[in-house]
Formats: sequence, structure tokens, C-alpha cells
Amino acid sequence: MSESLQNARRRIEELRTQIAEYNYQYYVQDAPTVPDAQYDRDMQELIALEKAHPQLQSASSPSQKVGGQALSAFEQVTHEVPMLSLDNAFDETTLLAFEKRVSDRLKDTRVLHFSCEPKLDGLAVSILYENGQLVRAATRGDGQVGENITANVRTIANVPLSLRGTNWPERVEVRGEVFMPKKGFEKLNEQQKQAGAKVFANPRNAAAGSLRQLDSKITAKRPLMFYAYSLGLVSPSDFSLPSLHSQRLETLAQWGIPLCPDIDTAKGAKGCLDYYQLILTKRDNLPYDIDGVVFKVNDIELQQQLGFVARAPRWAIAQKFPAQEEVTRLLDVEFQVGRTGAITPVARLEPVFVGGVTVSNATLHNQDEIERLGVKVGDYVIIRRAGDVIPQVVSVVEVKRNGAERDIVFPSTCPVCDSNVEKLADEAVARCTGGLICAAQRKQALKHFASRKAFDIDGLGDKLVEQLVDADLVHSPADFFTLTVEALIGLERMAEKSAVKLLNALEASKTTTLAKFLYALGIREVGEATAANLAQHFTTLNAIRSANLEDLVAVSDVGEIVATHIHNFFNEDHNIEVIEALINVGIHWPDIEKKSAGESLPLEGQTCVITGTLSTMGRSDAKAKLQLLGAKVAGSVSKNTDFLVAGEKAGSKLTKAQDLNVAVWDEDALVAFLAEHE
Ligand SMILES: NC(=O)c1ccc[n+]([C@@H]2O[C@H](COP(=O)([O-])OP(=O)(O)OC[C@H]3O[C@@H](n4cnc5c(N)ncnc54)[C@H](O)[C@@H]3O)[C@@H](O)[C@H]2O)c1
Ligand SMILES: [Zn+2]
Repeated sequence: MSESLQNARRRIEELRTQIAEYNYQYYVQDAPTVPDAQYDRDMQELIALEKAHPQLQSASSPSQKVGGQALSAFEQVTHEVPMLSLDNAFDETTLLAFEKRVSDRLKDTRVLHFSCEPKLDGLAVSILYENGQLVRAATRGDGQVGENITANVRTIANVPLSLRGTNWPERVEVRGEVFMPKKGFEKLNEQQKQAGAKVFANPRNAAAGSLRQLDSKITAKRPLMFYAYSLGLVSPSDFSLPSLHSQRLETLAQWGIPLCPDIDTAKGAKGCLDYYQLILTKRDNLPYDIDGVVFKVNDIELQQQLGFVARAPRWAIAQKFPAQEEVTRLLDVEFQVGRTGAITPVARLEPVFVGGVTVSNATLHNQDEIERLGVKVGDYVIIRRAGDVIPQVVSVVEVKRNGAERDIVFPSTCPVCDSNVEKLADEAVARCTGGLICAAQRKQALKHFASRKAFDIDGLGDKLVEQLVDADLVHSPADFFTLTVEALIGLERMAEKSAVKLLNALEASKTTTLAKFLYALGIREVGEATAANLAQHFTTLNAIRSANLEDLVAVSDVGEIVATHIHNFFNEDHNIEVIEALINVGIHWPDIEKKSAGESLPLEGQTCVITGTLSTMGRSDAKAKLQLLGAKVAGSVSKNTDFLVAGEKAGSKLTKAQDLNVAVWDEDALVAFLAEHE
């Protein structure tokens, strides 16, 4: 045996063993270990080697068989008409070669007509109807013997249990794909995550795992759907059916069988390529996952002349889309700090072509996700990039581990500003507590500081804040107050007049209130109302700074989480420096008179609802002001509502309030009440 033949034999053996293992994981365990793209490459390599060395061909090679195997846990079903697989095309040339092969074999030069169908990514199912009633459903299995999954298929909402009309064969087998629509898949995974149960890698897996359940009650809860794409057994065999495949699909539709709405017909390989392009552009917006399109010679008589090879019909081909999942190596993990301080682990990858682009980063979301995936630095991972969605790490290829992989360590301090990282027990996201001093959060924090409900600095909008930060003029809020006319007029579109105006506005804003000051600091989850409650409760900044958690939760509206945020904020030296710098540039506020214990707020114990558009203030303003006066602000009107504030264009809430005889305040009444109690 020549050396090259020996090498080919060795490689063929290797590939056959490998593919058999992939098949087992994919078809039997419903848990693939490699992306389809890797599987397809190995399979194509095997096919090419076997073609080049015909003496090494074997009927037991995975290239000659329909993958899959019936689980013994299910009753077995022998298919009267075998359920085959499809040949694959990965490019235009292969598709043109397919057309030529078909024409040559038919010895017919006329243009061929094709049925064009999205290749749904689920699993093939055969459903048998006898006298119009669903009597049996089976998986494809190895093509000859499948699994009896009747009870499970009966739970799929769009599978009819009986056929419509009366004009159907006595026994007829409908074949099609059971799949899980994208939305349902996302929802299911969300539920699984929450329940701490297994998360499915992709919709195909979820569909297979859901359908091959021994308990059909579980299947019933899964959002599965079925679309038919062909007929299997028809008995009596002389039952009159249309002569074109596309018309037969129409017949199925008349019997009440669901079809994929994106099926079409085309003339010649050229028409097929147009269809391919069309579906490719629609792919991301389709409600179901597809991995390509299928072209079938439309004339049934021609199909019969063409016949089959071992594992697939000669009259059909699946043209695959570019893979959305690929395998690559995770080289490192970096931690990015977002505008709000959220710390996101980002996987640095060995660049890989997936979803039509070269990907070298993928998000790992948060620590929980890293733990769920069990991923380590150095691992081979499956990356998914579908549409414009940020690339995701789907799973780890554990069989490729060599022991040199390292655990991913989450930083305890911010990689940008070195402040402590805060992660609350019931939150997935870890955050930098650096707030005002963290460069990553600076722009956001400064915009918030200058905003209307905070320091309310006239002329200091978001754009200008960005300019000031980019020009290195402002790093922390106190820097606003040391700006000079000279520095400002160096900025684009800033004339002396507006610079002077801005400095005046800054000067005026130095007189503020403790509530506004607290709000401006941008402490997490401390909104206007909470800031006001804190000010009212503690009356001085020092008292708030030295408050412990217990003191803080005593404030109305402050729960444990908010208390923790406040406490952590004031425990950060950087933040104290920011506060002191502000006081040093002259920020001040009037003392607060503490309400005596007996004195109650004017709206204490009252519940109100706000609806419609207010012209003098926003709804959130009104809400905060009413809360400060002691009112509870609810979202809907009920018999417990004391009064409704109704602005312009108030709708159903107003009607309901009137029905329930609830007092209604118009905007004037609200403004008057607020003025009276200022
Ligand atoms: N990742 C892995 O480990 C792994 C392992 C095995 C198989 N696979 C994937 O599965 C493929 C092989 O599986 P296969 O044998 O089921 O072949 P296939 O998926 O390439 O094609 C045949 C199947 O297509 C489906 N199909 C969808 N729409 C159809 C339509 N309109 N008309 C006809 N059939 C339609 C049917 O289920 C049919 O059985 C591989 O190419 C690979 O992508 C992956
Ligand atoms: Zn930081």
C-alpha cells in the first residue's frame, strides 16, 4: 500500500470515529459538542477522501448513513418509506453542479423547476393519519427505524389531530420539521436559567430535547411548532394527488396541515440562487431558525426517475447558509467598565469567521454566566453570532481541554479607577463604585450632575459636558466651578458671550438644596424622591455620611439595597474627595428644619394617581413633589385611591376615577396645593 493511501486510510478512520461520536452526542444526547460548521467540514473532508480513494469506501461509513438512532426508551417505529437526509451545497458551484447532474441524468435540457423551502433547524418527524385521524408520530431515527413520539407530537399546538375535509387517502404520512421558534426559545432558556435548569445551546437542541421527552406533560409546556414539507406513505397508492411537489404541499394545507409561509418555486439554479439570497437577507428577521434552504425538483415524476442514493434523494439539495456558530480559542478575559459602572467580562478570542464577519471578542455578560458556562482561559469555545447581536459564548468544548486552562478571576477593584467593585447578592452585575471619579463613567456622571433636576446649570447640556471632558477641562464636578472664560472660548462653537453666561449660571447654581446635592452625586438608585427623603430625615450631609445601614433603612422609601448603595458610596474615599472639593468651591445649601415628631406631612396616608399630560412639570416631578408631602403615588385607580391628578388628554384612568367617585385634581389645583405647602 502506498504511503499516501496509508495516510488516507488513517485519516478516514479518524474522521469516521470522530463523526460517529459527534452523531451520538447530537442525535442521541441532543447535546452537540462541536458547532455544525465543524461537523460539516469533517464530513466534507471524509466525503472527498472516500471519493479520491474508492477502494476505502464502506457502506458503514457515516457518509453513507442517515445519522441518528432510535432510543430504546421509546417504542420503535419502522418507517414504511425510509426517511432520508439531504445532500449539502456550500456554494454556488456545488448548486450549479447539482442542476447539471440532474439534467444529465434525466437526459433533458429543459429548464428545471424547483420547490424552494427554508431549511428549518429542528428535527424531522413523520405523522401518520388514518381515516383522517392522527394515529402515530415518529422521529427519523436512523432513517429506517425511528422513535414513537405520538403522545408528544399530539401536544404541539399547530399539529391537527384530525384532517380537514374528507378528500384524503385512507392512510397518509405527513413529514415535516418540529422546531422551536426563536422567541419561544429565548423565553424557555430564560425560565430554565431562573430555575437553575439546563440551558439549551440553540433552538434545534431545545426542540430535540423537548420532543424526545418520556413525559409528554413536559413537551406540552415547550413552545414547539410543526411545518410540513412532504408526504411519505400514501395508501391506497393510486390515490389521486397533484403532479407537482408544490401543489401537493397546497393539498396538505387544505387538509389543515401547517406549512412554512416562506416556501416558493423557482426556475433553474439561477432562480434558486435568487431565492437563496432573498431568504439570506430575511434570515435574522424570520421568527424561526434556519440553517439554509432546500431545493427540490418540483415534478414528482422526475423525482421518481431520479431516485435515491444511500442516504439522500438525488432530486434535492440543501444549500447551507454561512455558519452562525464556530469554534475558537478563548485567549484571555478583559473587564470593561460601562457608562453606568457595570463591569462586563469580555472574551478575547483567536479570530474566527462566523456569521459573515471575523470575530475576536465576545461578551461573557457577568460572573453568573461565566459560572454557568464553566469557561476558563485557554478553553475552546463555541461562539454564536446571529445578525447584529453581539457575539456570545455558547458553550465550552470540554473534550479539547488539556489541563492548562486557567480560572477566570473577577477583579475586586475597578480596572479603570481602582475603586471597589460592588456586587449585591441578588444582582448579576458587578459595578464600580467610583461613580464620579471613574473615567469610564465620567461623562455620564457629569451629565447627570449638571442636569435639570440636579444642579440645573443653564447652558450646560450633554454636548458641552462631552466637549469639556474631551478637552480635558473637567474631570470631576468641582472642575465645572473653576472654569474660566479663556478656557471656555477655546472650545468649538463657544463665543465669549455664552462663556460668560455659563459661568454666571454656574455661580448661581452654587446655592442649592441638600436634596438636590445628594441627587446630583448619582448614587445608584437614589432618585429625586429618595434624595429628598434622605435630606429631610438626616437634615445634614455629615449625618448621612456617617449613617449605618440600620439608620438608612429607617428612611421612608429606602430599602436594604438602596441603603447598601448609599453606604458603599460614602465609604469610598474618592467620593468623599469629590464632595469636599465641591464644598471647597462654595457649594452650599440652607439648613433644614427638622419636622418635630408629632408634625405629620399634609398628604400622609393618602394615595393618589397621576395621569395625562401636565404642562408646568413632568409626571415624575409631580410624583416626587407629592411623595415629599407624604402621598403614596400608585399606578392605577382603585377604590383605595384618594385623588387623581388629571392633566391634559387624561383617558381611562379619569373615567374610572369618576365612576368610583374619586376626587379629581386638575393641574391648577395641583400647582396651587404644591405652592401652599412649599
Ligand atoms: N454539531 C454536531 O455535532 C452535529 C452532529 C450531527 C449532525 N449535525 C448537523 O446536522 C446536519 C446533518 O443532519 P441531517 O442528516 O439531519 O441532514 P440535514 O440537516 O443536512 O438535512 C436533512 C434534514 O433537513 C431537515 N429539513 C428542514 N427543512 C426541510 C425541508 N424543507 N425539506 C426537507 N428536509 C428539511 C429535515 O429534518 C431533514 O431530515 C449536519 O450538516 C450538521 O449541520 C451536527
Ligand atoms: Zn471605576
